[in-house]
Amino acid sequence: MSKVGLVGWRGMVGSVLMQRMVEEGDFALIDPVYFSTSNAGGKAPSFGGKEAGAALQDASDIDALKACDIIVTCQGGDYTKEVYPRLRAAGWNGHWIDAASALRMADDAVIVLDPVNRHVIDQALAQGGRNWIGGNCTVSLMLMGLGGLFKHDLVEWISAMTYQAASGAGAQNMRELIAQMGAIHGSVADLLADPASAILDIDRKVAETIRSDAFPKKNFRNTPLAGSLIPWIDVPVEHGQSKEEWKGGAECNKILGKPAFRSAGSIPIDGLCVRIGAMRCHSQGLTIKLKKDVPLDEVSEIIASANQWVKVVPNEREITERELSPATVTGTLSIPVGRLHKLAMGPEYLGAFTVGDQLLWGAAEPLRRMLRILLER
Ligand SMILES: NC(=O)C1=CN([C@@H]2O[C@H](COP(=O)(O)OP(=O)(O)OC[C@H]3O[C@@H](n4cnc5c(N)ncnc54)[C@H](OP(=O)(O)O)[C@@H]3O)[C@@H](O)[C@H]2O)C=CC1
Ligand SMILES: N[C@@H](CC(=O)OP(=O)(O)O)C(=O)O
Repeated sequence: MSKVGLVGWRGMVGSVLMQRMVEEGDFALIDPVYFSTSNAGGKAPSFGGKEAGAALQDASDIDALKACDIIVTCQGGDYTKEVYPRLRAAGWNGHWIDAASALRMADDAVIVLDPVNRHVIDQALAQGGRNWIGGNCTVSLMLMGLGGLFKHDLVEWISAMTYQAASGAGAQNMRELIAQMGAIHGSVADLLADPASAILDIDRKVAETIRSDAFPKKNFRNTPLAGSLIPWIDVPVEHGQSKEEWKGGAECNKILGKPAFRSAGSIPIDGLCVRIGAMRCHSQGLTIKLKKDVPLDEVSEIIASANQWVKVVPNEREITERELSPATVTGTLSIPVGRLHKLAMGPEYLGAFTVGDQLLWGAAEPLRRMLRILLER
């Protein structure tokens, strides 16, 4: 049985991964070794009804890591940058599965999203590939939704306007979003309770609260999110883009096995990434330039048949309100795609909207499935 080292298992992404591994019975197939950066020697957990053979191992102990056939890490990019090169330099030849972005664009790494790029994974496996990195959440969720259009080579370019949840910024940010919602409500609770109160008095108080120094916003770089939005995610890069926007083009093309973003033969993918007050579902409004005019019913069929999780929502008001929303999708593997219609710019221009849980298909699930691919070879 493969000895699988688990690093970052108690973090937000790691906890979702453990939950999914339990649900899918993955622990029956592995001999788990749990690592910690903060509590080496402490009691290891027992997921999937399986006791770990030893106490928590030190996540920076290269000898302990070297004893694993496969390492799955959700610990973060700093950990990867510190430990991964030392581990390879020490001669470790095992499989490294990682949620962090640090190694994504490395030549010897595959960005894994097997319902979309199993062919790229299989080719790398055949060539001795050892590094399997989960993609950016927004990118993976878009490709899970639109994979069919790419498979049929119908996409000339895409503009993605995103509505990204607080969870993408981390657990503390989710807590802060709720605290912000609470602070807003608290500031006007008495006025809300009085049906005769003036809405503009409520609105003024809410605006004062959101703008006040006391509003809890430390984790969002001192910017309010509840009752507002933040049209910038991650650091600035070239071409006026944020890094999150750059990942859309760079990672999508790599996942699909295309030439590098902005080089000949790659697919232009760009847009604006915006943080909004959802908890853990990212949404995207998409403008897709098709290579030709494909009838809408064919487009729907192509999108719906790409994988078992994508679901086309008819472009009708009630069902869209019910099914194409973070509130409905959160905590599930479902990838609804809706609002499908030809745009006024012409018959090759397709409008679409998609929603997905950024901790499931956006982070943990592609890693879990890559582990299964390795275990079932
Ligand atoms: N957040 C996201 O949406 C996504 C994140 N990723 C990547 O995954 C990596 C991890 O992200 P995320 O899971 O959000 O990070 P977390 O901050 O939730 O967890 C990271 C580590 O922090 C330590 N930790 C310290 N205090 C606590 C605590 N109170 N509860 C739990 N863990 C604690 C744990 O390490 P230890 O047990 O060793 O102390 C844990 O493994 C990052 O590289 C990120 O880029 C990828 C896709 C999406
Ligand atoms: N940057 C993403 C979350 C994330 O962790 O992305 P990446 O895995 O590319 O670092 C967001 O803020 O929503």
